[in-house]
Amino acid sequence: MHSQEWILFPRKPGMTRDDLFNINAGIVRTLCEGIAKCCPNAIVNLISNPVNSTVPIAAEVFKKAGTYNPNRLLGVTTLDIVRANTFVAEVLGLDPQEVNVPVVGGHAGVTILPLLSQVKPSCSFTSEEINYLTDRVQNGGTEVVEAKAGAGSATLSMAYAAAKFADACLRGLRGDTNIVECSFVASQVTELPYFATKVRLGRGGIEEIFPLGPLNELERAGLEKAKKELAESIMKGISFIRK
Ligand SMILES: NC(=O)c1ccc[n+]([C@@H]2O[C@H](COP(=O)([O-])OP(=O)(O)OC[C@H]3O[C@@H](n4cnc5c(N)ncnc54)[C@H](O)[C@@H]3O)[C@@H](O)[C@H]2O)c1
Ligand SMILES: O=C(O)C[C@H](O)C(=O)O
Repeated sequence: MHSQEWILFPRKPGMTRDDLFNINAGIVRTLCEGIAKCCPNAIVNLISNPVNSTVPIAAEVFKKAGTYNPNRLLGVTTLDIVRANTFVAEVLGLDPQEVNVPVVGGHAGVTILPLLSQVKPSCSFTSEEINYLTDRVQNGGTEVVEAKAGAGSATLSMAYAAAKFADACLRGLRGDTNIVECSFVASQVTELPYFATKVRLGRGGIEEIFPLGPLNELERAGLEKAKKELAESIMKGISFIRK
């Protein structure tokens, strides 16, 4: 067995998702070169971390190969929404299936921005609840990494989120209407080239990218923090291929 086949690329306690960049960037590049050659029209759901950099890496590889279609490249952030729905439902005493929390930005720390002012069904939270929920959603992955104590990161919930997102893409492809999920995609919603917001999925992949909607003061401050970190992670991914 070659050494690279032993590479494990989820994180361990003390690591950030960005610490996976050096191992995973090259793997994602190689896999995307294969996609460009073998299935250039595929709708690519990219879940490998750091998603905030691997999606730009994939886009650059596809651009080089001449197969890039921004509507068919989607970073999977569904686990953040699954977590947000769960934690918010706990606070509200509801079933998570009845709750819908938009989570925008990206998929790491402060870039994970739950929009608690836009929760459906509409509700309000105390400032303690807002701090607790924001922190729990932003650090949900780290909570699991620490609990697994070296045995990797979230697996079952990741599989659930991946299946949920892939199913939504397939329903869109089939022509089902009103399939809306949050995803990290090429976007003009902010000044950044990639950003996660709600997108409508259809036969062509992404058919519509929704704006952020009204944000409160706290969310606007969270957005600024998120954009700062996202800009660096996106540029790191782009430079990895363009260097
Ligand atoms: N976006 C999310 O919500 C989310 C959630 C959980 C995990 N993740 C990420 O998903 C990735 C995988 O996590 P995991 O827990 O499944 O890891 P894992 O170690 O269980 O699985 C990794 C797999 O990649 C394979 N692999 C290793 N090197 C390879 C290479 N060079 N080419 C092709 N395949 C290779 C391994 O054989 C293994 O099957 C990590 O980057 C992790 O951070 C993302
Ligand atoms: O946190 C991780 O490293 C894995 C994944 O991104 C998660 O959110 O669980």
